[in-house]
Amino acid sequence: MRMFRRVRMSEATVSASERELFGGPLRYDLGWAEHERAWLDLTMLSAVRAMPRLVGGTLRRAWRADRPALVAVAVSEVGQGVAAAVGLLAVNAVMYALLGGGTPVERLHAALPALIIAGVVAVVNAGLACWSTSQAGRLEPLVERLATTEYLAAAAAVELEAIEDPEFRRLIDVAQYGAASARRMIGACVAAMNGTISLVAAGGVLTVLHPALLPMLLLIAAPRGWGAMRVAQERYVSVMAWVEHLRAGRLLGSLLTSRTAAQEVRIHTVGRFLLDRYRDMAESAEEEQKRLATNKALTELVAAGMSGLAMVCTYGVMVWLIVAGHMELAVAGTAVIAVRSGSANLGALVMNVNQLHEEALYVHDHDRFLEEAGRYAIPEGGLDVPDRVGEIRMDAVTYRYPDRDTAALDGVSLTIPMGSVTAVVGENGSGKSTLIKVLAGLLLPKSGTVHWAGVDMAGLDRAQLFDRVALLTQDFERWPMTAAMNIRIGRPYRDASEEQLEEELEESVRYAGASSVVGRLPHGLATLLARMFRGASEISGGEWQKIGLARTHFRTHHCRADSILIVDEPTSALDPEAEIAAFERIRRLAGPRRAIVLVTHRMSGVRHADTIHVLHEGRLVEHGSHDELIAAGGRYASMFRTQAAQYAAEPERDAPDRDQPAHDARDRERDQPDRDEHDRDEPGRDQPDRDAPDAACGATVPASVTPAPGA
Ligand SMILES: Nc1ncnc2c1ncn2[C@@H]1O[C@H](COP(=O)(O)OP(=O)(O)OP(=O)(O)O)[C@@H](O)[C@H]1O
Repeated sequence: MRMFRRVRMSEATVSASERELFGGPLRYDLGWAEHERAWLDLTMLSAVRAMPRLVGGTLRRAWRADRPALVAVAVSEVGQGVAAAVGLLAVNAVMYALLGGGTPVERLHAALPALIIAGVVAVVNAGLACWSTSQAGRLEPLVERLATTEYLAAAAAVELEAIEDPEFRRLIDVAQYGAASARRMIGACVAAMNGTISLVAAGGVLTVLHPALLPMLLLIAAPRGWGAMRVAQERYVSVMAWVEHLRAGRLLGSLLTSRTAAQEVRIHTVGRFLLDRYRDMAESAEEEQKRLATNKALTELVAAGMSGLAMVCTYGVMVWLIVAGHMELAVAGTAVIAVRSGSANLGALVMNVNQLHEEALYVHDHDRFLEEAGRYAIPEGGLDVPDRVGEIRMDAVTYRYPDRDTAALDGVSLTIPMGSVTAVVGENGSGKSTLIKVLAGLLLPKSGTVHWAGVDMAGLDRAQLFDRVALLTQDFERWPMTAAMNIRIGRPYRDASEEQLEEELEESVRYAGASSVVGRLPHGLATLLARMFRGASEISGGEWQKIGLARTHFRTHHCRADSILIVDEPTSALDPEAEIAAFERIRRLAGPRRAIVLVTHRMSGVRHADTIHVLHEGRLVEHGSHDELIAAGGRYASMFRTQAAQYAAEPERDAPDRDQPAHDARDRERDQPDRDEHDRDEPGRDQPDRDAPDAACGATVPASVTPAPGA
């Protein structure tokens, strides 16, 4: 039966357009379907059974967020419950007095004290409600922030492998809704507490008035509870079943308005095509909304009918009790009020419990994520990375991505001495990027070892290790921040005065040949580089790469200890002249205490490397200097010749020596890399030792920035 429901549900979620565009429901989002199994548990009984655990979890989080506020909410809620009971009893006393013997004035006199009490209680109740609302309002954002920080800190502290694992990525996505739910759970908890206390008060008063009235109260409220639960259940199942469809529709909407897709949307008429699909998907979703609304109306009608019937029965019983002399008229008056407020309380309580249960599903995802993230967290502590590393050695390193059968790196062994420039080349997918991730300590080998100064990287303090690595990849982050911050972020905790920092940034800009780029920006380094903000500027891909190079310089420049600079396709967006200059600049970052590893398809950029390693299908197939590899006539020589031939207009005539392609012009440029007139003041070979702290590459990240998940 469960299987049947599930299959039917997922079939219903795929509209023709979704199938056409995405081949079915978006697989990426299937994490949502995790909740499918939960809907069956969404019964009144299981919701009530799970209540103590849910409320306990919420209270614990609230306790950590703001204890005084939590205590204040609890006190005011209990106070309101007591006030409600006292109020009802006061009303009862008023009824007695009004319906008792004596003249109207005497009766009013008799009712006056109870009336005053009822008035005071009402005022106290309103004050308490106000206090509770303000304290809960204070608590809610704190709880949300706490949960959000837990989530973000845990996500930022996991191994890269987890981030690249689709299963874990899915969990990251699903868990992001937990923080808002944790916030809403506070409100739902307060409301449920309020409902429970008020109900107990009304029930207690009713029992005192006449024991038969309590079951009648339950009879009135039960159909409403059933109705609310059924409507919520249906809505929940529908949301879960349709969520992928909904997201697919939103995705289409965002593609139509996105900046990156704007050109194809117009030129390829993708706009109209997607808009049609969007409309089609929206129509199917509207059908579901209509179905839900109809079912809701019917359910509520049935519940109201049943509740009304129970109400008639209750009043019937009361009439019978009065006629039979088992109940006084005054008591009956109070009972009517108590029944009405009690049944309303019970109905609200059922809905609150229901909401709590619904929100708890998302909070549960959040907690599950924290647990998983803790398992994948980069270990803290370990052996100190020595100041002098000497060399980094990879021994028979094999790495396989979790969702792949074949190894991306297969038994790779190589040595990278400090002061050297090492190049890694190979065709697409040969394992170059994987190799640098392993070298940088971002991925841990499945077998084999990486030694820093003879110590296995696995045992080293990873924070210290990262501090010795500078990484510039082709898809380096273009932070939506100012140009200055985009450079400074290479070492965000660099401890320096404003003036010193400014000087250092200027130096990095000059080094990267980015002076002209910054010069053209409306506010220089203070210009915001993020199109999504008003008044911000955008720069080209090549200009960004120069900013990236400046960031790398900023990161490496103040490192006195042995370190490694890894650059992966740093020049892909640069024009030929800028590319030659960039390679030269990168080479000049080499120093006795720094090793450079360069990954690129531009063969002209690697020929001056001390050692070139050639990767093929994850294996190291050749290594040596450019001349040695050319002489060997293997894979490298063939790659080099193929690329060189592209540059020669007439290869036979212009390139008599095929091993020495027509790179003369580039070589000339290499000898004078500072042709950019704005960049003439570029410093000579990098001086990493100046003003630098002794044992590390700069200020390390304070421990508080990357707290352990769940901390
Ligand atoms: N995150 C990942 N998950 C699964 N497989 C991956 C992942 N990243 C890379 N791979 C696979 O590992 C192999 C090596 O990829 P890698 O990115 O290291 O190659 P590359 O030499 O850097 O390629 P390119 O020159 O195209 O950048 C490829 O088969 C690739 O499909």
